[in-house]
Amino acid sequence: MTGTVERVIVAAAIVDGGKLLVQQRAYPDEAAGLWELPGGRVEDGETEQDALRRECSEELDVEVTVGVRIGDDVVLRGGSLLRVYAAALVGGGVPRAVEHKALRWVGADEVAGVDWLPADRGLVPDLEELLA
Ligand SMILES: Nc1nc2c([nH]c(=O)n2[C@H]2C[C@H](O)[C@@H](COP(=O)(O)OP(=O)(O)OP(=O)(O)O)O2)c(=O)[nH]1
Repeated sequence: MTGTVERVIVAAAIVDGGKLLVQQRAYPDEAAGLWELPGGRVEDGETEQDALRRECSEELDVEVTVGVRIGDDVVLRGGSLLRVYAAALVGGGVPRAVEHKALRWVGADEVAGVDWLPADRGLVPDLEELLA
């Protein structure tokens, strides 16, 4: 053990009506226009579930419940870990793109065709399975 603390980026696979919510990044330049799952860094003192609920509130203006882990952790450039959880909308909320360029709901047959951030591409089979 080196004692290194990995930063965890949590992301939500929000499924509603059999479709997955994906969002299009507006920044930075190299990621702008590419698609990702809602989420972000886990802050000090937060659980991963807390972080997902906070990020979905900030980015989408909705409340979510957090479910099971999806797929394996993906190591990002810089050593952070991307960790995905299934999630569901609660309270009849309708997501809106607060910080992103666009939102889109995709079906199982559309997941592979999304112009994902590089790290997310390996998660496609797991996301397809979640939607199946
Ligand atoms: N949210 C999210 N981030 C992802 C995904 N795939 C992926 O490589 N990332 C990367 C992009 C960023 O380098 C990092 C998360 O950045 P972020 O901008 O969403 O998180 P944040 O709000 O906590 O960060 P910050 O801009 O406030 O520093 O993880 C994904 O599917 N969802």
